[in-house]
Amino acid sequence: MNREEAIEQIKSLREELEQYNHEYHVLDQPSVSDYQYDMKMQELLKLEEAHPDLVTSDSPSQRVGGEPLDAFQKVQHTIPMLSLGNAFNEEELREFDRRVREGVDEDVSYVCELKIDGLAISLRYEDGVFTQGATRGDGTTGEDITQNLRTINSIPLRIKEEETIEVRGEAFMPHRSFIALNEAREESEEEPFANPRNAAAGSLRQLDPKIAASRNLDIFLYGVGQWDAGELESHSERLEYMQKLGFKTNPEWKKCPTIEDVITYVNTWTEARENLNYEIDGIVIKVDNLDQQEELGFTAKNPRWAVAYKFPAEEAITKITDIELS
Ligand SMILES: NC(=O)c1cnc(OC2CCCC2)nc1N
Repeated sequence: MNREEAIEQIKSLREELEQYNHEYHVLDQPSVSDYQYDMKMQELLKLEEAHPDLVTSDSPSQRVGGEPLDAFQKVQHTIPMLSLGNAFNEEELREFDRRVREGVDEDVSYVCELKIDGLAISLRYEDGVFTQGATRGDGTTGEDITQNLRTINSIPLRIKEEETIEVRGEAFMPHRSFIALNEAREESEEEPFANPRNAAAGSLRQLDPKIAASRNLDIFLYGVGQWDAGELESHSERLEYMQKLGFKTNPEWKKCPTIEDVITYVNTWTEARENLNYEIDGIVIKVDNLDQQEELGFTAKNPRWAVAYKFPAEEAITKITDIELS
């Protein structure tokens, strides 16, 4: 095979592997077997080995990066990563609704999302290529954990448009990965992790990306940071657009026009959360219209246009260990 043919073959293998990866890890609808995927990956690895100058950072072969880091670099978030104010009961949700309606004179509609109990992260893409990923940190300064985030298969190394965009979401450890990890740690007489959130945080703070890669982490994206081209009008449109770009968004988000709809959604998921294969610690309620979000603005710490309803604390750990691994 001459160089021109190799360039073409590498390009087509990458597109094929990216599609298979998206189907398996983002859509959970694989169209080929693991064996077929592995064969294609072997073909790509062989071609890249023969033509090392053709390897680029967005190649599907480049997920598990280089050598362990000595330390993480600091990252300044262009747009602060805010924390949410809390509501602990129905009355506080209605109070939130009253305050919102006082702040905007026209009608308000909400979006409800499951509050994933993981680690808040920010992903930066330049001309459609994943260039940097960081922890929330203190909201203004986070840690650059790009190498570790690249190992999360549901994070695309390249998105479907050549957008320069920053998206925010929650990295987490699914229950199955958590139970398997703690079993392995007990085998090797290491301290088990108390909960999936600590396990996810501990995994992403590993300086060796090979360890992070072994932890089977996942992610749901739920917001945007810096995005100059953004001209959508609502948060729900943003979620739909992010999904179109190839990002994994949580399938359970829902438009809830009134606070009654919000309360119904909260009550539904207070019960149904035990059927999920990941931890949630509440529900996030957001004003859907972006102009109204802007009008409402922020307090010193939190947005006035969003609130986190927190589930009553429970023995979450017993819930997880009760799961029968089918
Ligand atoms: N843990 C979650 O699932 C989650 C956290 N935060 C947000 O939105 C915040 C972010 C900044 C203002 C609203 N949404 C979520 N779904």
